[in-house]
Formats: sequence, structure tokens, C-alpha cells
Amino acid sequence: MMKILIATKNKGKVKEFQAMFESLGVEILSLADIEGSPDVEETGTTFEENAVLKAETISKEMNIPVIADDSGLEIDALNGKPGVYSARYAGIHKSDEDNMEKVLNELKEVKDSERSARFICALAFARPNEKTIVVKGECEGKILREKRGHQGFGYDPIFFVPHLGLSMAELSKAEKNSISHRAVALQRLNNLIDEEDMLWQKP
Ligand SMILES: O=c1nc[nH]c2c1ncn2[C@H]1C[C@H](O)[C@@H](COP(=O)(O)OP(=O)(O)OP(=O)(O)O)O1
Ligand SMILES: [Mg+2]
Repeated sequence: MMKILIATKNKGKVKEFQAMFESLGVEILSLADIEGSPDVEETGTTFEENAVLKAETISKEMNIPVIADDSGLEIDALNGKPGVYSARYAGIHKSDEDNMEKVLNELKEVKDSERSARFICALAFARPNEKTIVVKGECEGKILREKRGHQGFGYDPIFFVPHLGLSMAELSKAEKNSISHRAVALQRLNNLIDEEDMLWQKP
């Protein structure tokens, strides 16, 4: 089975990629499997820039094809914050819980009708001596007033998916992987790869 390295240390992302790539016949490795792999600093101002930075740095270093995911939550009432700072919104060493707490506090006075938000995922596919491919996926929703559900990771418990009537953390793995920003982005990447007639099996 073909193997692809995902340049991430986020276990939640790895699990989702493993499930989504299974049907494509691709086995996923991550930076968690590689001892001493570097932390790439996310200095970009957009999800796309950061995804390219992570994918190209690791691909160059290891001389293999690499996918990187840069993702986060954009909240309209906060003018798009936390955005690219989603992982470090409450501070560099803070947890998902701290980040959610900060968002819930900032939205305390915001009416239900003004709590629109979206998850964004940029995926970059970098290969040695090839042009890097970048795609983006989005998933629309609303920010709840308290956490709901225990599945998923990150901001999932406070993100409500209106057409399902459930929080992202109340969805099964399969349900999340059929509608998420990450699933949409991966579908787009897969379509591009098909178009270029460059199957995953041909690294
Ligand atoms: O499906 C998701 N469900 C809930 N929350 C999510 C999701 N997708 C991204 N997020 C949040 C988590 C983190 O606060 C930030 C990603 O930050 P981001 O820099 O891309 O990832 P990370 O630092 O955790 O791992 P890495 O950079 O090694 O891939 O957005
Ligand atoms: Mg990161």
C-alpha cells in the first residue's frame, strides 16, 4: 500500500486522515511516527501559506511527498478570529479547553443570530522537484453557548452544524469525515490529482 506522510503532530488530524485515506488505498504516517522531526514555525498570515510552509519544509528535508494541513475557526462576530491563530488563541501552551473557553467568553453578549462561523482547512501537497498543490475546504456553522459532545478534537464541541442539528463533537467519525472542511479539501485535492492523471499510487 502506498504511504503518504502528513506533516502534522496533531493526533486528531492524523486519525481523520487515516480514516479518509483508507478508501483511497493510502496508508498515512505522521510526524508523530518520526523521531526528532522538527516543528515548523507557522509564520504565514493565511491558512494556505502555512500549509505550504509546513509541507515544503518537511518534503525538502526528507525528500518525499508530503501533505500538510493548516486549519482553524473563523468567527464573524470576532472579525474572522481566531483564524490562523486558532491553535494558540489562548496562548502558546494552552489547551483546546482554554481556547474554547476564551471564544465562549468573547461571545457571551453575542446574539444567536450573529454567531455564524466556519472551519477552514488548507491542504498543501508538496513533492520533490514538483510544483506544490494547494486546496481549501470550508464548513459553515454557528458557535454554541456551551460545549456539546465528546468526539473529534479542537473546537468541535462548540461548533454547531445547522443542517444536522448537532455539534461537530456529537457526530460520528464517519459523519464528520463526510462534511468537514478537511473532507471537502481532501476531495478537492483528490480531484486535482485525478485530473493531472497522477494517482496517489505514483509518488
Ligand atoms: O476539525 C476540526 N475540529 C475542531 N477544531 C479544529 C479542526 N481543525 C482544526 N481545528 C482547530 C484546532 C487547532 O486549534 C487549529 C489548527 O491549528 P493548526 O496549526 O492547523 O494545527 P496544529 O497546530 O494542531 O497541528 P499541526 O500544525 O502540527 O498540523 O484549528
Ligand atoms: Mg500548528
